[in-house]
Amino acid sequence: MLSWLISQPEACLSAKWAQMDALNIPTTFLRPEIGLNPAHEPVVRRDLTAHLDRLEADIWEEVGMALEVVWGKDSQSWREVNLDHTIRRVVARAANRVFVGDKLCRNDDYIENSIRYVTQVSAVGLLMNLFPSWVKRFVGVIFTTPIRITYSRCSKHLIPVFSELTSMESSAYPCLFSSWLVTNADKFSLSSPERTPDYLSRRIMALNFAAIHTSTMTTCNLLLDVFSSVSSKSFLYEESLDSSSRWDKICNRTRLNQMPRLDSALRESLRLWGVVAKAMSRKIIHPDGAILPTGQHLPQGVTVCISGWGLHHDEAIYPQPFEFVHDRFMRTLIDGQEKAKGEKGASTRSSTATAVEIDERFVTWGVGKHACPGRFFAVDVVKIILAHVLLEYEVEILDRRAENMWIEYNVIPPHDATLRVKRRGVVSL
Ligand code: HEM
Repeated sequence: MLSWLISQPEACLSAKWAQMDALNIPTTFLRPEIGLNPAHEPVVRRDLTAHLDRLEADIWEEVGMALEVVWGKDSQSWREVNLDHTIRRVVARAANRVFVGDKLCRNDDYIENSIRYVTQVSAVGLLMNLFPSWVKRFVGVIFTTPIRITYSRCSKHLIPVFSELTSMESSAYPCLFSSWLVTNADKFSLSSPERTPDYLSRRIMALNFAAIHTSTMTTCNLLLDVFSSVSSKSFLYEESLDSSSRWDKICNRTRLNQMPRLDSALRESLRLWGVVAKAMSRKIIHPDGAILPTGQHLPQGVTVCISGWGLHHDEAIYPQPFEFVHDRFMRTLIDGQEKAKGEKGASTRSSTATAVEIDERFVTWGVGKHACPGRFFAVDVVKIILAHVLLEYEVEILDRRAENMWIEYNVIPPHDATLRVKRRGVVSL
């Protein structure tokens, strides 16, 4: 079924329309063009990924500063921190350091409203699905009022950034997402309104939407998994200490690539929880409908998907499928280089794929041409957060891992999950 889904052209089975429908994006993003003409996507796919090596140091710095704010600097006493609330702010700051720069990503009003915007778009998008199509048009106007208010609070900060960037002859910021959006405007044949600071600001909000929820949930899941087990915590702490003694305060691609334990733990947490239990949603848009590999005919308008949850918990593929096996995907490094793949390790070792790698047995990022283009960035942000936490904070081991919640087809870490943390007396970065 998965191979068949991947092979279908967009004109028959549309990923875009499945995404648009799931959260009523043409309405909730306030301007349909942002979803219909997603000019920010090639910028993620090409510019963001190509510049990651240079951005790693900025993300490292921002995560360190943001954690100090939300988890504190007190090395004398323990404090209980709400995971979702605090990590969401760290993720939002790290992502916006790359999207809009160091000044705005540290502006509390902008960050709080960006987080609010993302929450409102998801909530309103899901709520609207309770209504038939013809009613949606009317309720949409009412339900999107809070989103409009929140967007205007964000745009108050974003529009001046784009006004400055669009007035420049050439970019003074070669390593900033908002600057790439402006310089790429010609390539994507954007209409005049779409080149205005207002529309460009809306694209940043679309990126916040793609990045904040997903990366927050992924980090919370990983932290809950790691700090529910003494052996997982020591396994990763050893590697982080070793890495920091070799790299000191420098963070780049090579440093992150040389942390196979961290990479394996992240892939394992993504396998175990993912973010959505149904994967590869595609809407049948061809007027003749589609014929499934089973021979069944489905009409136009139906959305098909596969069960990511079922695949990731199939014992034949992943032994002990409901366990967090931190080294399940471990690669072996010799002198910092990856050893040839194919080497068999423990019986639970299913493959040596890295956290960003896509294959037909691991669908967290989707598979095929619509696979998440932001995954390279997302994986680095999550890894950098865990590395900072391990090196800078003592974290009390949890008695048991908090249960995730099912909301529709999403399986998410509980909003009230907490950790008890204390800043390390001597911080080794
Ligand atoms: C852990 C974090 C993330 C997860 C789990 C995730 C997951 C996904 C999934 C499952 C898809 C749909 C793939 C498909 O239908 O085949 C997707 C699409 C997408 N993601 Fe992510 N994502 C994450 C972070 C990000 C970030 C940080 C960005 C941007 C910087 C981003 C940008 C996008 C875009 C633009 C698409 C649409 C691609 C297309 O339709 O061609 N994502 N993501």
